[in-house]
Amino acid sequence: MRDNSRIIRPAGRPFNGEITVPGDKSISHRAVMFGAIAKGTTRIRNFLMGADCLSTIDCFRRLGVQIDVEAAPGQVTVHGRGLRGLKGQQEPAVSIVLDTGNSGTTTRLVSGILAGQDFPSLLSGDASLNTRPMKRIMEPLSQMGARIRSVNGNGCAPLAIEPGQLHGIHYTTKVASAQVKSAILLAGLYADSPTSVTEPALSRNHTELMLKGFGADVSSIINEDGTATASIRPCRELFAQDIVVPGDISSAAYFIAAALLVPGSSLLIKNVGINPTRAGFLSVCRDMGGDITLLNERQAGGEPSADLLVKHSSLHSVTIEGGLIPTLIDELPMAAVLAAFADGTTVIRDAAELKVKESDRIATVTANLRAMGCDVTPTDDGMIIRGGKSLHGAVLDSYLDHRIAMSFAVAGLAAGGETRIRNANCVDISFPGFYDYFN
Ligand SMILES: O=C(O)C1=C[C@@H](OP(=O)(O)O)[C@@H](O)[C@H](O)C1
Ligand SMILES: C=C(OP(=O)(O)O)C(=O)O
Repeated sequence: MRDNSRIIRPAGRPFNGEITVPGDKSISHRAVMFGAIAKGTTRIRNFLMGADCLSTIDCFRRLGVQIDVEAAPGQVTVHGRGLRGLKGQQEPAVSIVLDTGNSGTTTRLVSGILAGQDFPSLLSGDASLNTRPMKRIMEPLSQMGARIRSVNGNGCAPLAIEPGQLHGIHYTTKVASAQVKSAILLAGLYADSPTSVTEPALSRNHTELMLKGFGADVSSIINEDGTATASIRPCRELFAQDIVVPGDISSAAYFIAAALLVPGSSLLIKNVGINPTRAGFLSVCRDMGGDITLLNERQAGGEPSADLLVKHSSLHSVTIEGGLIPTLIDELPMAAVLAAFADGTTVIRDAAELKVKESDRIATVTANLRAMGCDVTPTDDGMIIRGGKSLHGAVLDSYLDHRIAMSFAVAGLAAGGETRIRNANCVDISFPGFYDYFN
């Protein structure tokens, strides 16, 4: 079997200079999805060619959409088929089978779209994806009139979706999840009356921003009690857009952390998306004492971006909780590693969602931090990290979770001795070429 381990050695020199990181995963997924169901040709620049986004392209190609991956890096052209132009199997009773790979975003958002089609479909992913909870979308979509069922009756994919007449609902979600919100809003495009979703705190709002650009009648408000409501009206058509995808702040997080941890570093990370619903990692790093300056702030398609100048800093502990959690949910493994190197005790709470990602990230972060000598206690909704002790290199596993592999590659830079990360290639899910950047 091919050795899929990576050895990480302590950084011998500072992280200096200028880099760009690949395009934002969430925005890349949405650009293809909305382009596919819009009228006209959507041109995407700086698309993320990560495995998850390629799963989205693959699904829509199977649904009859021509999608050209151009020779110029990151350029993708989507020849939209209109809101009601997706194609199922020729035999109307036979389901079209879509492979969503490792991608929760693909599975949940595409389910919202498929609920509104007049053909049956079956969505299934890899072993990890097929253990992730799907009741959270099945329940609201069913309330809207969708006929969606977990084939194995365990609330997970494979999901079978039959044609159904959709109507608008108001739905209150238990967790702040952009995937759940987006699945409902996308189904709402096909409903016969308006749909709205209230979530306990605002989750990433790329769907709302981009759908507006495509011509949908969508609005959102923050309520007085801190909950957030997004609403959408049924739609006759969406219209193609040109989308420029900003760099992914979730990918930038590894290099922000590396520059903060490695003495003497001064790193400029150019063109990073800083949408406030995604930028919690920046505020947490700054609260820890991290020296991060935003330069050249600008907007494209409603999405703000900036260049980030990050300098080595001595870090101290923080508490990460509440409404901040959805704004850095994917960066929490990296934040936990930073906390291990920071003075004092960091508490992460209100983050039970970590348990239902590509791995149980409370368990996998705890296991790897402990292997490196960190004193960490997992809790039901987060962890308590007693930082400030020097960590040592160790043999770690990614648990086939890209975020775990990358977070602990950074840990390996700042620890003493050699770190081996097993199953390291899973970084391709969101950051192809990640290790080349390190080298
Ligand atoms: O909508 C999205 O693009 C995403 C939403 C988040 O998931 P949840 O909606 O489950 O929180 C995040 O973890 C995932 O990486 C991408
Ligand atoms: C949770 C993630 O993605 P998804 O839910 O799309 O699989 C992630 O990228 O960290």
